[in-house]
Amino acid sequence: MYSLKLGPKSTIVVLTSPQIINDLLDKNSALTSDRPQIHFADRVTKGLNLTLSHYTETWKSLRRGAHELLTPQACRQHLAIQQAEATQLSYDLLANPEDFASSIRRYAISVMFSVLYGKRVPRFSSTSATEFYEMMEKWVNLLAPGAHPPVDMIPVLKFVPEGWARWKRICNEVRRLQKKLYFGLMGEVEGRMQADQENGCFLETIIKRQDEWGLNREMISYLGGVMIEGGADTTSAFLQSLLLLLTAHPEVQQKAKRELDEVVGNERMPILDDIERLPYIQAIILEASDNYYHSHTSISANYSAEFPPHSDGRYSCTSVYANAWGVYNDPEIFTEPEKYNPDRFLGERGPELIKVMNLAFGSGRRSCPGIHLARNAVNINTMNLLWGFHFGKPLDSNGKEMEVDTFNYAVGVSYCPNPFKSNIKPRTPHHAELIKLQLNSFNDAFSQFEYLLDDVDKAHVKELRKKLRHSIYRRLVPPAGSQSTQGQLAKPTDDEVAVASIPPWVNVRMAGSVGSISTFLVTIVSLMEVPAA
Ligand code: HEM
Repeated sequence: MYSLKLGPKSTIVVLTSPQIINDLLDKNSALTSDRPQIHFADRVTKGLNLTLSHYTETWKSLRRGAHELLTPQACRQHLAIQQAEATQLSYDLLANPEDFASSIRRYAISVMFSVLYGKRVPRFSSTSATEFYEMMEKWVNLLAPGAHPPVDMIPVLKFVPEGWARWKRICNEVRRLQKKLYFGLMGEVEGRMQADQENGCFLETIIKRQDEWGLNREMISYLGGVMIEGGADTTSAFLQSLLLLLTAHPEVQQKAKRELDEVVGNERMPILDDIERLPYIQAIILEASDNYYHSHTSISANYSAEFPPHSDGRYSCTSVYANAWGVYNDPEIFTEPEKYNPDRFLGERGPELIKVMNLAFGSGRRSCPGIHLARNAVNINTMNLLWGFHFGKPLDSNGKEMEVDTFNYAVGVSYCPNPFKSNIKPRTPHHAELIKLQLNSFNDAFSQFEYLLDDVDKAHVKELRKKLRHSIYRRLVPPAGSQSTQGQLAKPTDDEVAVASIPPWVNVRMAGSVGSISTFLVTIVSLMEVPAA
């Protein structure tokens, strides 16, 4: 723990010890949950951005709503769409392996839109996603350190007329874009509620319980918006980091696949509850969160605080930084911190290290309210990706494997690897087929979130499903004269089709006891719309 004095009025305290972070930011969070003044953020959001706003009564109301609706129990309600979208991601990796970064980003934003607004994003270029990313680019640039005059340090700059202050015009533009997007999405939810088309999304509940939490319309629309900001790029950056690490470490993949084969087997895709019995996969995830911080020079969280109190009862104004990067690079905590080594979490010191990893989601009252949703997403996808795919090193023009740089990250608000290549292949054709069968079984789960899609998205979804059914049909019923589908695949057994047809949140044992003939028939019926091959 050390401090920097910036002139007579301002002190920065940097914490690089898990114990001290816990003492000051968790146990004393009533004193350390404020945020420093960010003039641009206040100008754009009028104090309604949960992440950036001060520790006010408004912040508390917003936080209460977010917190209550994202408990582990509440998040289970969103599991069906999370699983469905995760299967869609696996399918997208089968169909367009080179485009994995866009597929992951689409996945992450679609889950956020579905959970928050009850409307999915079936294409990376869907209008809602495009509008969101356009707004985010301007928003992030506005907040980037050094991009605009330091109004917080020289408050008199606030009085510069708009014609001379470009940043004021940018603030107005970002505010306009945020209001258009966030109010627009909220209006859609209200419209759907009036049309009796509720699907249990976050905003429906917030709207119904707004009086209880003291929220007005503007607060609700911003709450939804801030949750997408907080959840979309973080989840996507984590998954891209994971893929980068897996590509660099085939030995880790091999060990993970052995564990998955023992616990899950090859006749169904993983379900969320499997994670409890997969300690090595859990360790891979923890170690990927750890590496997530290795790659950055910045410190992760920032708390403006009236802390510590002077002995005479006055408070000094202090910014407190929880230096997660420093913690994760401390060789006394993490031996050889630069190495990607999931086994460190399985040794004697594992439980102690696992506790430290909670820092990846922030500290105290400012910690991530989306942690349970995020963990579900990360768990499901890590299992799926390792179960279904091999991530090989990219090949050069001579077919020789090239190394990937696991420390090559973009510097920005969201810590994401710079574009990299991975040679993505399904583990076997059988795994690929099970992914398709499972995706086909999710049509109902998806359709609840497709009510408000525009015509282009609807057409895309229809085409994709047709292609999928066609591909499954060709496997079940090989073209006349061919040895089997593509000459390689054996006809699936009833059990294979049955298990794969059952939505994966259904307990596996239940799946086994459901009559395989009836589920096989369900699959066949769902394929009946397939046009003649
Ligand atoms: C792997 C995924 C995620 C990671 C690594 C992550 C990480 C974090 C961290 C470190 C913070 C604290 C930031 C700070 O102190 O400045 C935070 C805050 C936040 N996160 Fe997450 N997050 C993830 C997913 C999500 C999801 C899915 C949601 C929404 C459902 C979400 C919503 C938020 C919000 C609104 C805040 C601000 C909280 C406040 O200041 O009161 N995050 N997140």
